[in-house]
Amino acid sequence: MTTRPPFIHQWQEAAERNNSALCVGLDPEPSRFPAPWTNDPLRLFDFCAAIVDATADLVCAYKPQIAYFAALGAEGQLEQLIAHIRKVAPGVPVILDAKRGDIGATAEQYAREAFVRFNADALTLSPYMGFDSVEPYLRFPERGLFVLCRTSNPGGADLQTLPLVASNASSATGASAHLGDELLFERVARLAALDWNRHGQNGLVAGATNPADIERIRAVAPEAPLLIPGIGAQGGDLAATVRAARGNFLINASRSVLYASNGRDFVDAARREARRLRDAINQEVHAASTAPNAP
Ligand SMILES: O=C(O)c1cc(=O)[nH]c(=O)n1[C@@H]1O[C@H](COP(=O)(O)O)[C@@H](O)[C@H]1O
Repeated sequence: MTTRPPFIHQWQEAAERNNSALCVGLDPEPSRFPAPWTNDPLRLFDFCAAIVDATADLVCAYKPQIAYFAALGAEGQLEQLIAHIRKVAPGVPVILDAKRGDIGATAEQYAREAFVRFNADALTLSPYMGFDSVEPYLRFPERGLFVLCRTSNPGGADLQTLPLVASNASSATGASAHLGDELLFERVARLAALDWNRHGQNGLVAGATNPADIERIRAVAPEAPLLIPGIGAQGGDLAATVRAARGNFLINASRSVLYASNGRDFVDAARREARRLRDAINQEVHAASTAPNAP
């Protein structure tokens, strides 16, 4: 493992240098590659490297999704890609999207995979198994951790928006009591960003498809870094998201940038879309900060 500067510093410096809150997600899907690479699993690296080369001055982070590589037995190409990012965009941090979550002993291995094997600067994690499943990652205090809080997918509401209820054992009726209307994702926000955040390295994942819930997260965790997917292919509302998030966020876009064109011009099209989105985010940040009721 080579020593890396703290994720938070790298992210903030890249954001400032490139005037960007945009994170490009690297989710390579060979069936969507342009000819002659279409359906060729040996081209994951070439495709993603071309995207990185075209966007390195427009982003504050890259987020490779491990499943796209592992499903094809192509973790070697992921290692190659991270090495390439280090070379052509040395100040841009890599967030490995793996959404890990398991008992402590297994989590230790996942932490080694992310931070030693792949030498990622940050990782996405599931909070579902509780503190001891997150603790092994805290042993890498300079790396960032983004804990799933309110996810962007439709099924995110199946569990995450449930109100927490305490069973009141002392009650003669055995009735349950609501815990002040706290929702499950708000408890996750509080635990991950405050109670579990021993070294100040924890952030939260909050989807742009639910800006009202981002506002609720901010009420609990006003300072936490937010990784926000859901803009672009998933149809999230950029203006409402930026207003709700109130700074200290990265907005991820994967498919809308990677596959802006499926022709020979895919590199130019990806660059155009990344620049358009970076500028649109900046415009919304400006509009939010100059709105009459801005904080
Ligand atoms: O953790 C994530 O990155 C993530 C969380 C979430 O709630 N929703 C979500 O879409 N993601 C990831 O963000 C990316 C979104 O991709 P696009 O919809 O193509 O921009 C994918 O890699 C997802 O796995």
